[in-house]
Amino acid sequence: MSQKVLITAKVNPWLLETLTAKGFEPVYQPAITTEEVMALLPEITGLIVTTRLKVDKAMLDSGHRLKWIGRLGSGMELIDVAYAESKGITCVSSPDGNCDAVGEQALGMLLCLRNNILKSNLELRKGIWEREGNRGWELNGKTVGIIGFGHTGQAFTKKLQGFDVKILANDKYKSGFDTDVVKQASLEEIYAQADVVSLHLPLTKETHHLANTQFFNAFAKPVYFLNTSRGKVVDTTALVAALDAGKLAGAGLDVFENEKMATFTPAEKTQFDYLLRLPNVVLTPHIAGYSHEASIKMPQYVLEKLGILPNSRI
Ligand SMILES: O=C(O)[C@H](O)COP(=O)(O)O
Repeated sequence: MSQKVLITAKVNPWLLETLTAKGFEPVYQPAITTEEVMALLPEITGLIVTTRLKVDKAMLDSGHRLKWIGRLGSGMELIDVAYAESKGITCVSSPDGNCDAVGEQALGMLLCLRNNILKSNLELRKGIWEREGNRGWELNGKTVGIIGFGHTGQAFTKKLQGFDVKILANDKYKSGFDTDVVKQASLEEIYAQADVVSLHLPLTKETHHLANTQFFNAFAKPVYFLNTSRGKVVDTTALVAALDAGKLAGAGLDVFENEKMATFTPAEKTQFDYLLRLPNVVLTPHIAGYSHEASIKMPQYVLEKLGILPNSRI
C-alpha cells in the first residue's frame, strides 16, 4: 500500500509530481480545515503544512501512522515540534527555500522607502510632479542593523553587498560570525549607530513584542524599520506611536499582529488605516517569501531533509 502524504496548502505542482514519482500518494487538500485533517490523519504518513493550520497535540494524537511533517517555510511556531518528536514524528522546515525571497523583499522595501518611490508614485498617480519633496537618501555609507542572523538575516546581508553599507548583526543565540561584510554587534551598538533596522526573528515567547516602546525609543536617530519576520514580534501600538512621534524615518512591513483583515478589532482597523495613510510606510500582505522559485525550493529542501530526494547541495 502506498504511503499517503496530506498536503494542506496550495503548492507548486512539482511537489505532487515528485511525491508520486517517489511512490507516495499525495492527498491534495489545499483548503482543508483542522477537523478534516484530523479525520484524514489516521491513514496519513506524511503531512505538508504552512501557517494555514495549527499542528497541536490533539491533531498529532490523531496521526497514528504519521512519520513526518514537512513545513513549507521557516516559522515553526504553529507546530508542537517537541510533542511531535516525542511521538517519533520527524519535523523539518525549509527556511533555506524562501530566505532569498525574504532578503530581496527587505531590500526592496528599504530602497522603496529611502528614495520615496512609494510616495512619489502615489503622487504621480494624482498628477503631482514633485521632486524636492521626494529627494532621497543614499544607502551608501549608512549603517544597517540586522536583528536575528538566521537564514533571512543572512540573506538580507548578502543582498546588501554592493551598497557600501556597514552591517551590524545581533543574534542572541549565535556568535563568531564576524566577517569583512558583517560585524557582530550588541543591541546597544545597533541602537547607537543604525540608520536602518531589520527584524529577522522567529516568533517565540522571548521575541513577542520585542519591538516595543522602549525599543523604538532606544535609537539615537530616526531609523528605517523593516519587519519581514513575524508581526507579533512588534507591538503595533508602540510602532504607530513611534511613527507618529517621528522616531522612525519610515517602515516597511510585510507581517502584522493580526493578518486576518476580516477579524480586525476596531482598534486594529484604526491602526492599520493609519499605517496605510502614511507615505513613509510600505505595507505588503506577508508575501516576502512568496516567490515562484521558493515554491519549488521549499518542498525540494523538505524532501531532501526527509531523505526522499538526494541532497542537491553537496
Ligand atoms: O515562515 C515563513 O517561511 C513565511 O512566513 C511564510 O509562511 P507561510 O507561507 O506558511 O505563511
